[in-house]
Amino acid sequence: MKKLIIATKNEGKAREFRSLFPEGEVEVLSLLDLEEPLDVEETGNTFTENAILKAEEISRKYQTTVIADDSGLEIDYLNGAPGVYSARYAGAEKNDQDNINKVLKELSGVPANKRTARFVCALAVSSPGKETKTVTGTVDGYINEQREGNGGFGYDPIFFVKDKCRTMAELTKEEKNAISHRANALEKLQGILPEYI
Ligand SMILES: O=c1[nH]c(=O)c2ncn([C@@H]3O[C@H](COP(=O)(O)OP(=O)(O)OP(=O)(O)O)[C@@H](O)[C@H]3O)c2[nH]1
Ligand SMILES: [Mg+2]
Repeated sequence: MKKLIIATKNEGKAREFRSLFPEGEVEVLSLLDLEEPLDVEETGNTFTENAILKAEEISRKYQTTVIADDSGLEIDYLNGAPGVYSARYAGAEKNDQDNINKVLKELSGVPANKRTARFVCALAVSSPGKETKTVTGTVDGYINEQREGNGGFGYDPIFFVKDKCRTMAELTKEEKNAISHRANALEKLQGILPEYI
């Protein structure tokens, strides 16, 4: 079976990637399945730059095809923050609940029509001896006034999906996979992936 490493230590992302690939066709591993994986510093200014950094460094180390995902939440009222700092918005320990609390506090009292936001996912695919390629996917929504739902990960409980009239955390796994920024980006990558695996 073909093997693919997803260059992530985020369990939520790893779970979603496993469910986005048809079972039995590609073996999907994440850095959580490997011993002592590299910690790649995210020094880029954009999701795409960070995805390239992670994909190329991990691909070089394991000499195999790697997809990296750099993603996050852009809130218009906060001029695009937390953006590339989404995972570490409330501190280096990357706590989802602290991140949500920080966003809710910053948007406290802000009316519904000014709470527009989007999730962005940049994917980079890298393979030894091949040129790295990137794609981006997005999904539009609003920042909810409070948490709703238990699904997904990260900011999902406060991300109200415009087209579904529910938060991302209230959607089933299948519903999220049909509309998410990650699924949208992966769909764009499907056309070029066979050149890499
Ligand atoms: O509610 C959410 N639903 C999503 O579908 C989603 N996708 C990304 N995010 C947020 O953006 C950060 C990415 O930062 P990030 O790309 O640097 O990943 P990370 O540091 O968690 O892991 P790694 O892949 O770098 O190892 C994550 O931690 C989350 O806070 C999401 N939140
Ligand atoms: Mg990260």
